Amino acid sequence: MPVLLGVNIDHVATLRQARGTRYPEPVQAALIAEQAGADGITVHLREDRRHISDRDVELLLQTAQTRINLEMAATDEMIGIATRLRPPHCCLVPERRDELTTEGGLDVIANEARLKDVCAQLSAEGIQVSLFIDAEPAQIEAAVRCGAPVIEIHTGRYAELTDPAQIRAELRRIHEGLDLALENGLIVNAGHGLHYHNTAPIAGLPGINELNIGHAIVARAVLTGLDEAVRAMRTLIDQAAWRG
Ligand SMILES: CC(=O)[C@@H](O)[C@H](O)COP(=O)(O)O
Ligand SMILES: NCC(=O)COP(=O)(O)O
Repeated sequence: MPVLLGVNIDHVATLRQARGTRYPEPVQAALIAEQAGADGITVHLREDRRHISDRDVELLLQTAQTRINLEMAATDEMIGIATRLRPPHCCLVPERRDELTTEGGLDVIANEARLKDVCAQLSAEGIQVSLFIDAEPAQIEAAVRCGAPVIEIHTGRYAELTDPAQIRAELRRIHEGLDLALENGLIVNAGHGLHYHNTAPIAGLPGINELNIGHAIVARAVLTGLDEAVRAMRTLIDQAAWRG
């Protein structure tokens, strides 16, 4: 089975928000990603709206050719937005306002009653719910009890490690978590911090359904697109320049 690729376009919006411009447009980025082979588009609507906005989510839902995976905290505000917009997929993630990026998986055990309720509410709207969790057996078992059909295994710790033995150990832990989740009938995605040098071992784990990757793809696009972007500006200036 091919592993699906969800392209996270948060950081296209980060670039836009850095200047308050109308570009780059996440909708355009989504269409390019889809044409290049993305199976889905992932966006994280953060409570502080630091990158993706409500307007982006609405437009993406109207324009995406594939499917939108909305990442969000399990807050009343976000649940209101999700039940109104009804994205096909919704991934519940932990969120701290002052974090640079997501720092770990949800503590499903500590928030089981609430998450069970949220899973039921979103599922009733026809949304496929996923819980973003670490590859911890107890968290996986709690996710099963919550009734979420999907989990996304947090690969952030794996991505941060530099020692080969520790990387192998973390990969083993993710593999064991994946197996446990599959035995329990879950669909298993993975993501966070994956890039061009660390994705292959995760993509090679048998049974992984989808990888969600964003920062590394957008970062690479900035560099691979730079040559064309400079040439276009060079041409524009040369054509406009006054020749006395
Ligand atoms: C939940 C997760 O792993 C990330 O996709 C998350 O969306 C990262 O948030 P930022 O894009 O704001 O770094
Ligand atoms: N859920 C992970 C995701 O969407 C992308 O994370 P990253 O590649 O931007 O770290």
